[in-house]
Amino acid sequence: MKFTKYHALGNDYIVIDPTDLGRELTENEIKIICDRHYGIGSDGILFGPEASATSDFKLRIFNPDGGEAEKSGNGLRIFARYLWDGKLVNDKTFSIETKGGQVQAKVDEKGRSVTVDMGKVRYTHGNDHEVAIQKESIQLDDATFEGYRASVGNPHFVIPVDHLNTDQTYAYGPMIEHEARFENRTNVQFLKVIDKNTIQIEIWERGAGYTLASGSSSTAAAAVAYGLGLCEPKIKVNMPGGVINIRIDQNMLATMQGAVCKIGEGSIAAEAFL
Ligand SMILES: N[C@@H](CCC[C@H](N)C(=O)O)C(=O)O
Repeated sequence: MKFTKYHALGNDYIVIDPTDLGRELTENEIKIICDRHYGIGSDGILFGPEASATSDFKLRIFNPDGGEAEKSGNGLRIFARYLWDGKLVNDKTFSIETKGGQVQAKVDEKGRSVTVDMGKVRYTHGNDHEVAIQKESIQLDDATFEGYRASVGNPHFVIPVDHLNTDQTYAYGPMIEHEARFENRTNVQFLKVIDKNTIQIEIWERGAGYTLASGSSSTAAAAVAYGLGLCEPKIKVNMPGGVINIRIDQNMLATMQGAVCKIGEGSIAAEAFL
């Protein structure tokens, strides 16, 4: 099975081209490919390009647990770079269909920087359009967290804190991801506001666990900081893996820019799946 691997600030993805594979991936294959011991290892799989009736390309995104995500910011930026590497796009803007809506993407700086218009950020996990930002309290066995829902197609729960702590992310991220109120589970971000144009986040991704960076998490956390009046529309998001730049317009449409790096390509032996 042919693959190409990239990372966006340490958030690593494997691209599998459906044309090369000639069929769907099974859940077991997804889990093995993403496994860091039994497979290649990644925070997810980008299955594309597929033909789209509405956009230039279609992308499907899989988490390492075998589930399908509606959207991935870094996944989209990496996929845009993959298309650019394959000369399927140039330096002009193009569109990509995802389960979580259509986005526009543009590759710059000889492939090293990719900008994606992520679509509208909403302060809900549902389909209702105009929902005001709303505080929710989550009571766990030994801790209580107050946070805010946001969605850019995939669900996020953003928790403002005074201090970030990686141990806290590992300890409570999975509990909040699986908290009963979240019908489709949730991605989790702990958010520290640094100043009006800078935030820092720790991320626990649905179906993937602790990650060094996340594009949709950056967008959701920036939108919550903005919605609470703590930040201006142009926000630099610091994560353990690096920085993503987010801009939110007056209609809550978010644009995300950051670095992408190609790691390499190869093929996975059939016996890895036995
Ligand atoms: N790394 C991603 C998010 C990937 C999808 C996420 N795990 C989910 O299930 O929604 C990003 O950069 O946005």
